[in-house]
Amino acid sequence: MSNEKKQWDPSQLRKYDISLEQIPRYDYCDPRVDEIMDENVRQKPVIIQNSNVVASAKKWNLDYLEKYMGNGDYTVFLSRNHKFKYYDDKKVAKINNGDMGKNVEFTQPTKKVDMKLPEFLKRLKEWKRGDDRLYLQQGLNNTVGPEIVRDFLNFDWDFCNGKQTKHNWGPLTYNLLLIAMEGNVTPCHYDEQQNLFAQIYGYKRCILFPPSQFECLYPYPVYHPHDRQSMVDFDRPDYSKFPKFKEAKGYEAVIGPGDVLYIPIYWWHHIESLMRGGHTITVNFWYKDGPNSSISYPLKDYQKVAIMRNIEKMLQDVLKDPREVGPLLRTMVLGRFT
Ligand SMILES: CC1(C)c2ccccc2-c2ccc(C[C@@H](CC(=O)O)C(=O)C(=O)O)cc21
Ligand SMILES: [Zn+2]
Repeated sequence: MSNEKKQWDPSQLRKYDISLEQIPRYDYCDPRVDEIMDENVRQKPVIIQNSNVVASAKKWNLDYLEKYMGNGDYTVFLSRNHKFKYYDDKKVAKINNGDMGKNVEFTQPTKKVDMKLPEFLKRLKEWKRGDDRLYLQQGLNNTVGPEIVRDFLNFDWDFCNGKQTKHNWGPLTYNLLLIAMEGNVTPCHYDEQQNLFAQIYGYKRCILFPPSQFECLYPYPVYHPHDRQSMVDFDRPDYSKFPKFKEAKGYEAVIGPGDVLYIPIYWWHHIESLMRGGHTITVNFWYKDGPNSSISYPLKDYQKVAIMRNIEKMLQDVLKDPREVGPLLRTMVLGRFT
């Protein structure tokens, strides 16, 4: 182990009652990276070290970003606590205009505001306990200044395109620039995209679970604005409502500048910016999944999650009232499919 100063301390990690195994780390040119990422064999998370994927963004500190990000409006989420729970605006709208019947209401856990970068940075610097926490999440698009565009174009696209081709991913859909306050948490959820998660500044602790642990993580119903999020509060798990959460077995890594974490499609991930670690800067690369060359049996766990999602959507469409979906599924299964 190199004797360089340890960049973080275990006391900066939040404490959870979850059994965790370390995610392997390899150099970008190590063949084991592609073996682990191989969709036909394992498709497991791996940390890719010393790649130059976002080397051109090494100089992205807050002063540089303030100087060159331009004066566009950026999407900032505000939260009363350390959790920033994803929610789907379109599903909130459907609930608010009564599509789900009148007995379903939803209170948004975070507020989404547009903010100029200087104001975001000012609030970050002046933040004190009791204030709303902030999380800037902005697609890297043409609203940013020419220097940032140049840095973006200088990402190591050969590396990313190489992974996209080798692992039969679909098109790149998004690059999100993420600037989080120390201690911010993105609670456990999965995305339907392959993700190269490139850490630029500061340290993030990532806890991942495979799609096979669907039963232990209790996702919200698909119609719910928190679709794809786990209902389990990791800070205070309710084991009476979510007994199988005790059996969850996760993978963990703390990533820092220059690390790229591969988050495979449908893999659950909980991401936190280390406490007392200052702000963090990340750029993620989301890719759609590739065309299934040919369906092979047995089906993969993530394909079964996709099937369950489709069944829920279909039942929701025909039953309308979400309260009828559970009873119908219970009637169909209990006592019949032992
Ligand atoms: C929490 C937040 C700001 C948010 C609020 C409302 C709607 C969407 C999102 C959203 C989407 C992605 C991330 C980045 C990352 C988690 C992380 O790095 O914190 C992650 O999950 C991924 O790269 O897949 C973070 C967010
Ligand atoms: Zn995610």
